[in-house]
Amino acid sequence: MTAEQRTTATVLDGRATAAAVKDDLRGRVKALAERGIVPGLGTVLVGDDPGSHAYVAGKHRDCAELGIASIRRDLPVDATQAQLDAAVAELNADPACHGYIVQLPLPKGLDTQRVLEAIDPDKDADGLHPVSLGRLVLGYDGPLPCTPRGIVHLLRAYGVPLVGAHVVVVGRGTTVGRPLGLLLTRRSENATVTLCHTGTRDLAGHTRLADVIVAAAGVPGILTADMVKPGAAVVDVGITRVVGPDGKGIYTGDVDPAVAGVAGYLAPVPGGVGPMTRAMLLANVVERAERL
Ligand SMILES: Nc1nc2c(c(=O)[nH]1)N[C@@H](CN(C=O)c1ccc(C(=O)N[C@@H](CCC(=O)O)C(=O)O)cc1)CN2
Repeated sequence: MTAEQRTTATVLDGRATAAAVKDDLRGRVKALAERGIVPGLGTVLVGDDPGSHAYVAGKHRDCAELGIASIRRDLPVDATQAQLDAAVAELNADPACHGYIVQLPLPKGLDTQRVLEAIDPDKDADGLHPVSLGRLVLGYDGPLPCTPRGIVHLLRAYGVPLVGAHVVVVGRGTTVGRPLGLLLTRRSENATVTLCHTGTRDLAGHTRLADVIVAAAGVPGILTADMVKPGAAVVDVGITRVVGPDGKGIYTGDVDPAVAGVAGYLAPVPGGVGPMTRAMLLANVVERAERL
């Protein structure tokens, strides 16, 4: 491609799209309040990781903005498994809590699988409980993992075709890559998915064939411009915290900035998938309150 043919990708604006989702939810929260129901979102946060603290604070700000009740359980970095189990049991029993999340990753020494399994599947706001993921595999209704749900919503909001499209997902993690593959191959989305990872042989050979690429490997810059078919839609899900030139922490994505010159659409970091993840968490909680 010559320099003249280069375009700048249309930005898939996660902030604007999340704001529209939140506007819709605000009305639904109001309708619930008229029936005497206040949806409640709980968070369990262990330790002092600055990123996790910022994400949890953002979730509680969102709740305040929409009229959702916030229930917050913060535990110290040296919390024991028994203390964490107790916080989870407490939220399972709390009728004011319609759904909650345990912020990941947990500090070393705590058992993530055990904690996720201890969450009442009916209160699984993250859609990461084995029962929720099993429902996704089987195509049953249930809470969907927030980031994959947000990605599909964002692509749809911009009219990016998914039916019959070839989507290459780079990253097989349980929060994003693996469930996204399941979501995109449901009959309603009907995409064809190739699930790659950092060990994939000839990764570029796969990505160059894709109509849509989702980069969720957690490796800054893993997707470069030469790996993208001109006009393809690219979704950056990487959130690696690095130290910026001014010594402050900044987030960097998996997509090299030069990709914007080749792709047709680009969901950037920040401002793409992150705000959608937050909005979908609120949607999962409001939907549970509505079902009740
Ligand atoms: N229990 C969970 N833990 C984690 C999840 C999750 O979905 N459930 N995902 C991530 C963290 N996360 C939500 O918890 C999250 C990450 C990033 C953002 C976000 O909005 N990012 C911004 C950039 C950061 C900023 O400017 O503040 C963006 O991309 O625009 C939201 C949520 C891991 N843990």
